[in-house]
Parts: sequence; structure tokens; C-alpha cells
Amino acid sequence: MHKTEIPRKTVYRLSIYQRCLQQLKDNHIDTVSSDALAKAAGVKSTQLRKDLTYFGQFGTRGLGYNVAALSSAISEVLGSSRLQPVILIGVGNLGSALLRYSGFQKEGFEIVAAFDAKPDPKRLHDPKIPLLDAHRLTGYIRQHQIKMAILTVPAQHAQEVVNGMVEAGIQAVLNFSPVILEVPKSVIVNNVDLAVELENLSYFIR
Ligand SMILES: NC(=O)c1ccc[n+]([C@@H]2O[C@H](COP(=O)([O-])OP(=O)(O)OC[C@H]3O[C@@H](n4cnc5c(N)ncnc54)[C@H](O)[C@@H]3O)[C@@H](O)[C@H]2O)c1
Repeated sequence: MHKTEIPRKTVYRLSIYQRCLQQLKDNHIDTVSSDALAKAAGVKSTQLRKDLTYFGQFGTRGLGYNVAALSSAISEVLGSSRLQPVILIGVGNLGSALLRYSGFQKEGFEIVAAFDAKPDPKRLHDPKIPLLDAHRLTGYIRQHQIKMAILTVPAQHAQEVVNGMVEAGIQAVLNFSPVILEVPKSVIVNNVDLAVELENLSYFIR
């Protein structure tokens, strides 16, 4: 099945299912019922079953899903069976915190390089991740055919950085800068805004 046929929200939930399946694998659990998997993922089991129809038939009635088989099918669809290279731009407070997080690999992503307008080696602790001057950003994207980027630069620089990256071939941006980025239709931007998330939570405690 071609990726674009799967709705974006489903693709997002597939990543969540994948994370749950990985935990089951870590705990040596071979099969899981759709109810249990749905509960772990925080969705209704009808939603889970609907999402998995994009793969054809999965699971045996009464027995549940084979964890390894379902996980590798989802990997194939998400394109995460091999590590997806990602770059990070803006190694300040937030960027360096993200670089210190070691959990991305487990989810199938590898931060292969970090860029900053004023690279400060003190900010980067992982010797495996090169910290490069922002001048080298577009050349690096082209040379290594990087498709995904995490953006943690100040708001006023975000658009210009994205323009260069898109020109060089970036197709997906995880944007932490508080600006609405303008990109061509072929490029996807996911915005992360902790303030919005907090506002959402505060609605429920009123
Ligand atoms: N989404 C959220 O929930 C959330 C939370 C915290 C911060 N932020 C945003 O993340 C961004 C970074 O915040 P911070 O506290 O780490 O800021 P910071 O000032 O500590 O770091 C920004 C870094 O970007 C670098 N930079 C500036 N222009 C650049 C360019 N053109 N190319 C490459 N690097 C460049 C700077 O040298 C600096 O190292 C800000 O836009 C901030 O508003 C978002």
C-alpha cells in the first residue's frame, strides 16, 4: 500500500501502536488482543481495528495480533525498518536538550548532525553527532539526502532556515519555533507547542 493513501491521523496513531508493540516485544509478549493494544495506545478498539484494515487482514479471531508480525508490517508502512536520518537546527537550550535524549533510535530515528549559527561545542555532549556551522546546512542536506529536520531556532530565523532546507530537499519538519511556517504543499510541518498542550490540559481541570 502506498503511504499517501493512509490518512495522516492514522499514520500518527500507527507510530503510537508501534511504540506499544515495541514495549510488548521488550517484555517478551508474543500476542496481544486488540482491546489490550487499543487501551495501551489510548484509542478505542474500533479505531485500532479500523486503522489496521489499511494493512489487510491481521490477527486471528480470539487469539489477537502477533506482536512481531504487526510491528514489522507497521514499520514497513512507516518506513522505519531502518533508521531514518534526522538533522537538528538550533543547538540552544531546547535543541541541546533534545540532542541529549537517547530514545529516538529506539523509535527508528537517528539525529545524524546538528547545526547552529554559532556552534558551541559545550552544548553538545554526544561525540557521535557532529555540530556544524549553519552555513553547511543546505550542502549537508543535499549530500546526505536528508528528508527530515527538527527546528529549534529563535522564531525570527525559522522561516529563512526552512526556506533553505526546503530548497535543498527537506520534506518534513518538526517545528518547535512559535511561527507558522510557509512551505510548499509537498513539505509537511508538524508544530510542537507546549503552551497549547498546557492550555488544552487546563481546560479539563476547570
Ligand atoms: N514548542 C515549544 O513548546 C517550545 C518550548 C521551548 C522553546 N521553544 C522555541 O524553541 C526555539 C529555541 O528555544 P531555546 O530556548 O532553545 O533558544 P536558544 O536561544 O537557547 O537557542 C536557539 C539557538 O538557535 C541558534 N540559531 C539562531 N539562528 C540560527 C540560524 N539561522 N541557523 C541555525 N541556528 C541558529 C542560536 O545560535 C541558538 O544556539 C525558540 O523558537 C523557542 O521559542 C518552543
